[in-house]
Amino acid sequence: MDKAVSNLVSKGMMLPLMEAFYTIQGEGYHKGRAAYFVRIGGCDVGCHWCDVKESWNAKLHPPTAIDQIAEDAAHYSNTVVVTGGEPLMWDMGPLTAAFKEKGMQVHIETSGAYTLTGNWDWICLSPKKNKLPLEQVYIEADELKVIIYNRDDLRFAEEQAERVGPSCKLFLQPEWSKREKVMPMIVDYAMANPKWIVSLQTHKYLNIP
Ligand SMILES: C[S@@+](CC[C@H](N)C(=O)[O-])C[C@H]1O[C@@H](n2cnc3c(N)ncnc32)[C@H](O)[C@@H]1O
Ligand SMILES: Nc1nc2[nH]cc(C(=O)O)c2c(=O)[nH]1
Ligand code: SF4
Ligand SMILES: [Mg+2]
Repeated sequence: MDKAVSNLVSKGMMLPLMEAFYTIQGEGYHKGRAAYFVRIGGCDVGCHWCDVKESWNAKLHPPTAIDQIAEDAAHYSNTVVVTGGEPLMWDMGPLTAAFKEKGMQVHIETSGAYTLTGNWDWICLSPKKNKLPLEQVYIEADELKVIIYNRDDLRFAEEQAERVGPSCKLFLQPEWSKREKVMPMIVDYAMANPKWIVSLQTHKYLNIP
């Protein structure tokens, strides 16, 4: 990569952009709400069931100017969801400032494994056992969304719930390939422990991005 470009990327003025699309937030608290999604490349958390492994290698995704990303987003929606990949691998300060300048509501989907940068209206924290969130992200999270692949993930979910603030919403979301197996377990668990809310990847049922 050009030295000037890699310098801009290191400052968060350009970011490896995998894709951007206008859709319906399929998951969690804002499920059903129209939003523009910005998927930033790069992730080293390594979830074996990750549904966007193509995002992992940042080098495959073109460094894109944040002003361009924000301008495109504002044409579609007042709400933007920044996801990845793991967006917090990059400095999110300039990108979120560009969205805020346009008066947008700015949400993030994150594993919380990297320093929290940026100015967010909504933080969805989806913690992963193999690279746990940093303390600051637990404190700031508006929503905790734990992916359930097997029974031990329910134990992990309780452990993670103890680390977030008192107003943080709590979600259990089936891992997609295991949904038939884990859904009954999640349903029973949410009925016995009603602080937990079931989250489905509704966009996959709707066949939308
Ligand atoms: C692809 S990740 C990108 C953002 C960030 N790296 C993270 O993990 O939160 C977006 C959301 O999809 C969830 N997810 C990824 N693969 C999934 C799968 N196979 N089944 C259910 N949820 C999944 C993640 O846990 C996260 O909440
Ligand atoms: N519709 C839709 N909703 C989503 N919520 C979180 C997503 C993500 O990949 O971060 C996602 C996604 O990829 N599509
Ligand atoms: S942290 Fe997110 S993007 Fe990274 S591997 Fe896990 S689910 Fe995929
Ligand atoms: Mg997704």
